[in-house]
Amino acid sequence: MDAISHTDAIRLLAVRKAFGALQAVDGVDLQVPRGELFGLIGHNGAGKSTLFRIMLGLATADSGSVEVAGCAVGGPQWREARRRIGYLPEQLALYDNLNARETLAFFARLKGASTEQIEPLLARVGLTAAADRPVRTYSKGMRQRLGLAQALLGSPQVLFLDEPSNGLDPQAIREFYDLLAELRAQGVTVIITSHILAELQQRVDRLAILANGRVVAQGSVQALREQLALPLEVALRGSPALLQQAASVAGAAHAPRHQDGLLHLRCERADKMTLLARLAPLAAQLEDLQIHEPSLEDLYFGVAR
Ligand SMILES: Nc1ncnc2c1ncn2[C@@H]1O[C@H](COP(=O)(O)OP(=O)(O)OP(=O)(O)O)[C@@H](O)[C@H]1O
Repeated sequence: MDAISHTDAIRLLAVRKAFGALQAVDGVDLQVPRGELFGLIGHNGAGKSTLFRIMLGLATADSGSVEVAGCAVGGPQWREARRRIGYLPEQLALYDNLNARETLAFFARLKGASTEQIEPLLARVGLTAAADRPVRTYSKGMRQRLGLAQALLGSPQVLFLDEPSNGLDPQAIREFYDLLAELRAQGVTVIITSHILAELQQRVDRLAILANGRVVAQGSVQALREQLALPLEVALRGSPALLQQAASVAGAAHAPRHQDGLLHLRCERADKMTLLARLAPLAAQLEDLQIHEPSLEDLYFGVAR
């Protein structure tokens, strides 16, 4: 049996891959439901690209099971399933003498995709005006947008994007994620790697943190916050005397720290309401109170060190 009828776009079970003595992927389980925007993060050499290559059938796992787009990777129906998958590698090789239109025509031929998509895709990534210029005259961000257009040829159901926002300016990053949100709304599953954690934090449905070839945490950002139980930070603004009073009300266990006119308190998630109740008598005199959840970067350093 090759065609698989569950609703996961990706299913990996106990996947392993070694390069000589190096265990690059070391027993990875991963399930990504259809239509999810899923982030894969990890340090340099954690195994992200290798895992991508295994899921794309470009590298073979030593053991474990790998299913993508409802098909066993490398199985008898894989060639057909591969057409439903788009890929933007970390470093896409482009022919500098071709222009954007010719580049997409080239990739469309390789992929067996219709060339009718070329003009709409150029418009979608904002390259219509530059489409006749050779790629060698493109900025890094323009090359990256052309790479994304190439990945979208054939209207893929599953899209693998390896560091796709690399080289994009803030405006282009925003447009890029808007485009991913549109694709996701159409039911496309997107797997994305990035080292810019703040960028992923607000945008992914779920993510996996990879360290030394292993998934060390997996879930939504909020679920990871709860699983990892990292402390929150409560920041208070008010007069110096009031902040002094708040620090002593909170007590040393909350590690009070004065910085930039604010009092910062560390607070275990389970103690949040108790701390707020203790501070409540001072509330009318406080100018501001903010509660900061741990960032994705905090979560990452909590597990991937
Ligand atoms: N073809 C190969 N031959 C030998 N070792 C390899 C090969 N490909 C990857 N590796 C090694 O496997 C490990 C995982 O590499 P991989 O490129 O998957 O990491 P990554 O998480 O994508 O890193 P980065 O964030 O730097 O892109 C690294 O130690 C790397 O040197």
